[in-house]
Amino acid sequence: MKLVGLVGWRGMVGSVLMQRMQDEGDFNHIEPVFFTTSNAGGKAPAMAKNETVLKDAADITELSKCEIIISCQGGDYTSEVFPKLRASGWNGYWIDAASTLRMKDDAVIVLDPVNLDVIKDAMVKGVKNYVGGNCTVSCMLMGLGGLFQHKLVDWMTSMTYQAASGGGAQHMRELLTQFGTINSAVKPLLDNPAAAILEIDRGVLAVQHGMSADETRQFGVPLAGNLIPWIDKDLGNGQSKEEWKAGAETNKILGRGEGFGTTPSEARAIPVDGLCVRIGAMRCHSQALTIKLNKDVPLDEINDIIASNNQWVKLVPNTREDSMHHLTPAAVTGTLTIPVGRVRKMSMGGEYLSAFTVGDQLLWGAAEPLRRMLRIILDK
Ligand SMILES: NC(=O)C1=CN([C@@H]2O[C@H](COP(=O)(O)OP(=O)(O)OC[C@H]3O[C@@H](n4cnc5c(N)ncnc54)[C@H](OP(=O)(O)O)[C@@H]3O)[C@@H](O)[C@H]2O)C=CC1
Ligand SMILES: N[C@@H](CC(=O)OP(=O)(O)O)C(=O)O
Repeated sequence: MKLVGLVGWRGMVGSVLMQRMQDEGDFNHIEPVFFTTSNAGGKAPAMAKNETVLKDAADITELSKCEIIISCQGGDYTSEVFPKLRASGWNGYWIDAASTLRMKDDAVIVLDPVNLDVIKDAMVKGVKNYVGGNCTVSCMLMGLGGLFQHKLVDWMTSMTYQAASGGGAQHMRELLTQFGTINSAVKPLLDNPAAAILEIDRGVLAVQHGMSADETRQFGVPLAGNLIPWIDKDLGNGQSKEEWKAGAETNKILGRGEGFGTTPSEARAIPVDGLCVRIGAMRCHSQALTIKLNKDVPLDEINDIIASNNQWVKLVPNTREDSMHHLTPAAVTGTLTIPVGRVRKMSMGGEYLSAFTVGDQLLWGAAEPLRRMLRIILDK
């Protein structure tokens, strides 16, 4: 059995990955070696077989013994350790959740239900670096992959509603703490049916405006009862880095654009751009999409193309009831289902399509493509 090094296994993304690997029996096919940045010599988790002691995640010699390494430890760890590991002559497979290597020429962004051909082609060419995509991009492509596969997309805009988990575990805790603080401040008024709603509203606003630096340490401003229309770095051109990733990563995943496409039509990158917004959901990213089709395809055909693309996408009928019950973060959290709904032609014309999709950003958005890549390597 192949020695597989696991780094970052106890973090939020890593824990979801460990759970999925257990659910799918992945540990039956590997000899796992657990690494740590904080507790070398400690006890490895229950899935360990022969290597029951945690190894130092900075130890290049120990890492080099693994044929495959999966890291969910984060970008700083990748930047620090990966170059040293490669410089040492290690030629194993590196599978990573962090964005650090995504756009490198010698790395493939993995989302095999959408780009198995790109992955297989890279493996034949000897590529050894496989990186999970940005959560919003991966969830969007799992839902709308059919339209891209049928080469129907001229351009797309994506307006996102991204959950707190995208920032990490501390961000989720901060959101819930803020909700609690706001609730306790106005609870006496809420409990009094005669209290005026505008007085309650004023109370909420006073709490939001009065939140200390400690209470907003992660997000910088209150997220509870609010939203933040900016995610990730400021690129200095009016675009956030999260918005830039939509176009850059979508095209790389699809094997399109300059440097990727092998035919003239594939060499053209499909413009994908939009506006990324943080909202007070826990771990599902949602997005409203406007898709410019390159021809006027009947809606029933479009619905079939979307629904039949993979086993996880679920077309939600464009009704109020279905949308309220099946097209929400609360309905999707903890599942691999990617619902796509609100699909309709827009008033601009038959080539303009509207859609809404939701995905668990810790599953398809982070952990799932990594464990599936591991299985692809093991099965080769
Ligand atoms: N959050 C997200 O939505 C996404 C994240 N990613 C990538 O994955 C990386 C990891 O993200 P995420 O899982 O959120 O990071 P976490 O902060 O949850 O975990 C990262 C590491 O922190 C250490 N750690 C310190 N204290 C604790 C604690 N109390 N509980 C658990 N771990 C702790 C662990 O390392 P050790 O055991 O060595 O001490 C752990 O592996 C990100 O940096 C990003 O690159 C990718 C896609 C989505
Ligand atoms: N940026 C995403 C989470 C994330 O980790 O993205 P990336 O893997 O592209 O850095 C969010 O905040 O919702």
